[in-house]
Amino acid sequence: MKVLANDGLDQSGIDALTEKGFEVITAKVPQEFLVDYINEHKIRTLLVRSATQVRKDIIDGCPSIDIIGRGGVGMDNIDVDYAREKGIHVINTPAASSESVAELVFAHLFSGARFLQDSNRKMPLVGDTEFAGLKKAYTAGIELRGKTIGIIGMGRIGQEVARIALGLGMRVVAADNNVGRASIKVKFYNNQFINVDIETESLQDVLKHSDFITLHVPAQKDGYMIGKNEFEIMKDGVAIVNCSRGGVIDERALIEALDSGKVKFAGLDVFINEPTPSKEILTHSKISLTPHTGASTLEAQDRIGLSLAEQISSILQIQ
Ligand SMILES: O=C(O)[C@H](O)COP(=O)(O)O
Repeated sequence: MKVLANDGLDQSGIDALTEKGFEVITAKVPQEFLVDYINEHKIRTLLVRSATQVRKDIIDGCPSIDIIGRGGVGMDNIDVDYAREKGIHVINTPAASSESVAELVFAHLFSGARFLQDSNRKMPLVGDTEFAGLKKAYTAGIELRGKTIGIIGMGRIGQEVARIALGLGMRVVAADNNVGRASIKVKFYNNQFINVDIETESLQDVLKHSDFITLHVPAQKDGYMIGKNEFEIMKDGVAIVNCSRGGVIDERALIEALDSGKVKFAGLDVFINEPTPSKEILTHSKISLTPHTGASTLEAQDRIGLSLAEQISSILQIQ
């Protein structure tokens, strides 16, 4: 049984599948050749991350496919309902990468709070005489401890962000249309833990009261969730991080808010145009950037590989 992992698969997944008798192919087949490749190699399971698009053309054109697996959370690159209507199993790994995404949120927050994105760009270019000037430019750093973080979307990742924020001594406020109260267990290295209940509030209240805002919502179908009006409601000097999906924030409105000083800094892992974000976004001194790497840690990919292998074996009833 052949598995095509078109956006790659961690060795943990390759080993677990190979052990069960699968042949795992990790060729990166360009989108336009995918239908032919799948048919020619009689692929039964197609695994993707977010790059490969699994639309109707693939689903209709490849009758050999039994399973479509998303190594990750968001399935906006897959026509999930259509595939399921056709009797194809569609799976993902919703729990495997929460910690990694949440840690990246804080990487962006600490980066922006201390101007790392700007100093990383400028320091290699300055001479001795400009060093002091640069140091002066970075004197207004801020601490996270004691500040309020607003988490929009209290699913697994949002809750993981809350866990870290509570550990750092931050106040947590949250908005979520589906979660009324989240019970967050913060576990310490010595296995002691505390439980903190967080009641969600309206989006407006969270925008109004947060020093830092982080977004953990799916791709938006009906326009931007955060645009000009939402930036206006926020505190002056707020910071915002988006490690969810491009298009949740209106990038034009974000640039304006950064330029006016309304927003102190932003951290972006996702963009309206991937893989080619706008030059304005890429070169802005107040934006910390990562190329959609929220789930790209050794640990998350290991868990993703194992989870996919387990689910595939269970669907196909292979012991
Ligand atoms: O939805 C996800 O799991 C993340 O956006 C990660 O996407 P990736 O697997 O393409 O890195």
